[in-house]
Amino acid sequence: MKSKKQLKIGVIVEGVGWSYWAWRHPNMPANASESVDFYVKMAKRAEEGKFDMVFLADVSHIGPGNIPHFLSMFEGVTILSALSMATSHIGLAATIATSYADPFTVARQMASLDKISNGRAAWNAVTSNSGGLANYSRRHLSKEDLYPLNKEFIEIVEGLWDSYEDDAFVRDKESGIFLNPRKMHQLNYRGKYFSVDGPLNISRSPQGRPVIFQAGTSEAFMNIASKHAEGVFINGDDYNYAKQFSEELRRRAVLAGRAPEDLLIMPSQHIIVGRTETEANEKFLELQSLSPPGYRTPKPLFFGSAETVADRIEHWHQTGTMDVLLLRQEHPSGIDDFIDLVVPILQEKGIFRSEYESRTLRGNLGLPFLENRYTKDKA
Ligand SMILES: Cc1cc2nc3c(=O)[nH]c(=O)nc-3n(C[C@H](O)[C@H](O)[C@H](O)COP(=O)(O)O)c2cc1C
Repeated sequence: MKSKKQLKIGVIVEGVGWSYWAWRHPNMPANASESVDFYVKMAKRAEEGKFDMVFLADVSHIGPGNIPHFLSMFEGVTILSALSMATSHIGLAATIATSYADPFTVARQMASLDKISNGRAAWNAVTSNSGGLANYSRRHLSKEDLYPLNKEFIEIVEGLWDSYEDDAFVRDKESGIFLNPRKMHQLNYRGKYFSVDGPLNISRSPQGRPVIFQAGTSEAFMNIASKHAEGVFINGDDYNYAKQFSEELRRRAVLAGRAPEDLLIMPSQHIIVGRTETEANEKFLELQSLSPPGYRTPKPLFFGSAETVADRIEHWHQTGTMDVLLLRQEHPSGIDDFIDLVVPILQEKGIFRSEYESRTLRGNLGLPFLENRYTKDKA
């Protein structure tokens, strides 16, 4: 499917970087993964670049073999709450695994972040790896439980976000009426894994409710994501895989009664770009020099001069394989390079904005405002 929307861009902020060795670069603060100043700087820079969102990946279980970023990092909602006060337009997406959290708490945290940021929050509802079962007192569950549990979890969170109709709160001092109780709804969800009465004790945000993203690859994943996800984070290493996977997801979304353009395909890319191919190559070699001999990584798929990289982005976007480009940073100047060199070309091509269209994440991503389920059919 050819994309009808403009390209959207998110940046996966990963402190010291998505690699084992980038932290050794002289310009990379070695504590970036747990530096609020670093995160604020990145979010503000991304907002200057008119990016749609800061996206935070997460991990549920670590050991000494993980990349340095995962060894000592912020919890997502906490750092995004801080970023919401330092920014005004950029979206804020947190990964919280459904396998280990509690749906009432997640609904509450994400709705709070959504209101604190005036409608800029998104939740990436992954299952995460099964290693986390050992950290969260869930040893009684198996890997096979994770997607059925994911489905229940998301249904509950969506339901709780509709606890109040948009005009439920009267807050009229004269009459003394604070709430119209007929516009408050209990969920009464009874599932195999969770039992939640509701209602949630927070009203809806300017974007109705947070945007839902998901990430995974399996059949079970696709069945859930095609119904619930508004964006799917995919591995962008292989164009043919990305194309086929996104077509299949959209096919299933249509079968589920959704408009195909309401499910955004979001491949992540580590991009190395220079004014010229030679300059990009110098940056690549600089990164290579940080790893011990024998640890050689291939050049990224999106590599070279700004024109080359912009052309490749345009191709992925035009063929419906990249609705949202999720940038991964590794070189300390990676995001600056992208904003300074590639964004102006994308703007010239007419595929990326020069100004934000909206103050909400939903508005900027071109996603519909979701009516509250209790008022939807009344309209
Ligand atoms: C592109 C992509 C991104 C992912 N990001 C995360 C993440 O940030 N945190 C996490 O715990 N798991 C992440 N996962 C792992 C998934 O949650 C899931 O555990 C894994 O993909 C296995 O499910 P599957 O068989 O459906 O692929 C990611 C998976 C994919 C494919």
